[in-house]
Amino acid sequence: MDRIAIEGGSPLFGDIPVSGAKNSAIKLMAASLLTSEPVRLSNMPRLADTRLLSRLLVRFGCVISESDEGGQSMTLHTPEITSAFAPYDLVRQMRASFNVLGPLLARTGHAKVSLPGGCTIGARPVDLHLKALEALGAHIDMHEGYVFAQAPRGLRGAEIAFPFVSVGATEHALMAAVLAQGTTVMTNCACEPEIVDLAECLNAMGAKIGGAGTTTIVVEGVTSLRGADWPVICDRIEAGTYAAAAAMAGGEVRLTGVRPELISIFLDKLTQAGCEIHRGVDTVTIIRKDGRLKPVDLETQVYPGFATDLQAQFMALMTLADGESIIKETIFENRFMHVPELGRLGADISVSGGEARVKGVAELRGAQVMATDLRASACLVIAGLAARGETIINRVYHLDRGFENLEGKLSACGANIKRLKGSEPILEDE
Ligand SMILES: CC(=O)N[C@H]1[C@@H](OP(=O)(O)OP(=O)(O)OC[C@H]2O[C@@H](n3ccc(=O)[nH]c3=O)[C@H](O)[C@@H]2O)O[C@H](CO)[C@@H](O)[C@@H]1O
Ligand SMILES: C=C(OP(=O)(O)O)C(=O)O
Repeated sequence: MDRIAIEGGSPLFGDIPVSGAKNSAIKLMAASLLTSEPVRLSNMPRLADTRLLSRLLVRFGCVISESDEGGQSMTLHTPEITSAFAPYDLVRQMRASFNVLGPLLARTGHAKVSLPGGCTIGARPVDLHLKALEALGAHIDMHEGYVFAQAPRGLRGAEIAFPFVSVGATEHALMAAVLAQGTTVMTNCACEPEIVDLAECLNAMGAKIGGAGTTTIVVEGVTSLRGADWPVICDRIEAGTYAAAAAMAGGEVRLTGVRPELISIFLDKLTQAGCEIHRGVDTVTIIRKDGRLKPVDLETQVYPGFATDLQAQFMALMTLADGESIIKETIFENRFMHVPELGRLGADISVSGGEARVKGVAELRGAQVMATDLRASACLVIAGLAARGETIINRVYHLDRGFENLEGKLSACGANIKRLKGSEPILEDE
């Protein structure tokens, strides 16, 4: 299994290009099932998650081709759905694979999709997804870990009032509603930029969606969708992660291909922590000069609040702040697994329920740590950049799910980071 080795202490100077968003790309790939025409996605990130979803979509009859001409792109073409079965082996590895259920059902009137199973950051049930599909007229049964969904006469528009905000359920209902007969009104929707990206792509395919990006989305069903050419929105989580890396290591880093307004709250927190931030049209520059960071409290919230997917990265930063910060996680019940790993590097953090108290220390020391989930892995990379000596991060397959060429992007800015392939010997701690 690959590991990442980081020799901490080098400041970062240079440009980091931000890739297309994983959390949009995988939903857009699923949405391509809704049409028999080709959908071309440009600004596609190359990730383990997009590769895995490709394997699943191919099973349904989707033909996929990739190209590097004029940037990375993927064309997905499903003239006919040849199978509407999503097996456990493929769905269990990536939760968002479950979102193929709605498009398969909308296009063919039936689907059998494995439940995605538990995940390390929380229980993550799919009850809201299933209730939304039922409201649209689907008949849902569950046996032996599989969802069997049927709508032989098609889905029909409905009122869907989400009891609480869910990104995945909002996207899932949206994808199912576009081909339903009549109008669907969804309230208490998530407003994440990736949902706007999905809705705009679907509109480019001929859907009639209004209100995406607000809490009420209205969908007028259409009988069919056409193909489209769509650029994947920039990855605001990747952008925030590199901004945090620059703040942690010090130096001056310019993020390119980014929409600064999508990480506004995160950048405000970096400013409070003592960084200098310059927002351009599609760039953000982070400058961190000498001196300790200041402690900053935060609470994760749905968009436009502080993203839960950036909580671990900001916590890494606060481990070196000059004082104590309180970090509250409100979206997932088990998203502090990076805490014991940061402890191995010398951080002083105590957790009580959904609240972590981070007492800044004067320095972190390199050690062996274990990546436990995608964003927790990024937090350990950030901590390793500032730790004295060598940090070895095990289980980096988590990182590969969502960060394209992370070592390359950081080492181009001067970080001393490398991937240890498979069986290279593990270096001893100091
Ligand atoms: C692939 C993708 O886009 N993943 C993102 C998506 O995950 P995901 O779509 O899974 O996140 P949700 O917004 O659905 O989850 C929010 C909360 O609702 C709960 N819940 C959700 C659905 C449901 O049917 N029942 C239920 O109880 C979840 O367990 C969680 O506690 O949004 C999260 C919140 O911004 C991000 O951290 C993830 O990176
Ligand atoms: C939690 C994440 O992804 P997923 O929902 O696919 O597990 C994430 O992107 O941080």
